[in-house]
Amino acid sequence: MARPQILIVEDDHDLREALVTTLELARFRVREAASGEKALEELARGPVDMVVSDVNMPGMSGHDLLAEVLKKYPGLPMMLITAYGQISDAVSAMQTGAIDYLVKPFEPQVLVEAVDKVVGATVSRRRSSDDPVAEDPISKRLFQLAKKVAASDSTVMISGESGTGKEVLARFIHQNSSRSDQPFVAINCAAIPENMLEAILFGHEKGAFTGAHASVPGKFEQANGGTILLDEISEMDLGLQSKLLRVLQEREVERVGGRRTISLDVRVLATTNRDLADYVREGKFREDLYYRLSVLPMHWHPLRDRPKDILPLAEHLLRQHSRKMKLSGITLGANARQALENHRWPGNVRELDNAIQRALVLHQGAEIQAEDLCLDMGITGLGGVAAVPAAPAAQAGSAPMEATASAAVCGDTGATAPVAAVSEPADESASLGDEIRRREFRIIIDTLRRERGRRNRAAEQLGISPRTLRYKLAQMRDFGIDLDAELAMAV
Ligand SMILES: Nc1ncnc2c1ncn2[C@@H]1O[C@H](COP(=O)(O)OP(=O)(O)OP(=O)(O)O)[C@@H](O)[C@H]1O
Repeated sequence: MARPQILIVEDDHDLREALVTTLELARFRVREAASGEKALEELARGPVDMVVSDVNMPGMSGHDLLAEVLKKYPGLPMMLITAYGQISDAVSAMQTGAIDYLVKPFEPQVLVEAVDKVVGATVSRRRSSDDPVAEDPISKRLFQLAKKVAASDSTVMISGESGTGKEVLARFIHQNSSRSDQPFVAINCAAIPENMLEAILFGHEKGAFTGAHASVPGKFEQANGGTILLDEISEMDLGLQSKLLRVLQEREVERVGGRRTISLDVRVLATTNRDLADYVREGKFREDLYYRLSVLPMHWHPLRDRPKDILPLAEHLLRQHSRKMKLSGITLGANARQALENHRWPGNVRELDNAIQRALVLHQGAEIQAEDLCLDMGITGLGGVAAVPAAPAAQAGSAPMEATASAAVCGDTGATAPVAAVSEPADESASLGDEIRRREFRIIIDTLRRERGRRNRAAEQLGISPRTLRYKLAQMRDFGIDLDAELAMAV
């Protein structure tokens, strides 16, 4: 298996050289570009496994490049490197599709670990501080089972609501298996346009279709020897399901437009946030594939059903994100802890993760208060829920933000909050993005209410495919919107 290839995008020559050398020493293959524009040229020349890009570059910024990469190369992971003062932007970028971010300056090992976590090339294991949190008896039982499951080579189907931790569990299984030194390759079947998913999974030969300028191995080939995670498998169309079934039965793959068969030794894990048995009954998912994938089914309960996990997870995420944002000594105040325990968590751990990141941007002093978490806002507060706004990052000991800042950036536009005074945008495009997203979400909710929850009809009304609607609804759940509650309200 070829070593993963990383594209470094950095305009500063010395820093670029340092990044390239660091990754080469860690046995990655590296290509480089001095600007966003050059990076796109480089990508057109041939595929890479991951892009690591600076944010602040003359011309095309890292954010602009991210938007292009998401459009042209869906599924290609991209990590941003940001300066301390722009952390809130980087956090927002994570919510629009960046896989991770690093804050300058960082130790070489931090870069290697962050890249390794995504492309899984080296033998370095994740540090124990990154081990999953499991304090509630329900979660403890699940991880005990996962350890046993890891020892076998069976296919595992992990089900659970969006954001419960299905990918975390899948990585845990891989890391505790005999394949842990081999690649772990994850692919989100819902995030890739239908017409590209086959080529991304199975690879393609040069000239297989318009724009196929070079032969590219698929995710199955990249995972050879290791584990592949087929995330949100329910979103795969029936035609591709048949091809996947054949690959699983025959343990070999043929690239699109190719004739050669390539033998595979890949363990397959899959996740779903739907009831796949229902999908089978409705004829949306092949029964034979369902049984082949569900050899060992595992289920993550929603976060609200495992309350003993909430605070340990919050503390864990606080440590993790503080480290990343180079903050120290930030703790959760008593009212924040209470608010975390009382919340319903429709978006599960991902919502908690977002709330903690948001609070780390908004808090004043060393203690996070309940209002910094911006919980309980529903659809009316989407501005703050949708993305961490481009407010200056407040650090313990640094100048406090205005007293009303949290309320304003959380989306509370009530009369008491002088929004204009504090929301004078540091970056107008970011607040425009928030506003557009808030409106989009509101239109989707209104249409679904009018159509009494019938998604196909709503998608038709909205002029988008049912698949795109599903993707947007999943995104809304991740932002903490309780769709059931929203849809239960009368128009
Ligand atoms: N037990 C856990 N310990 C630590 N972090 C966790 C745990 N569970 C979830 N997380 C964090 O919560 C976020 C969501 O987790 P993950 O991506 O695994 O959820 P998911 O169920 O796969 O989501 P989706 O259905 O949207 O794909 C991630 O940032 C992850 O690191």
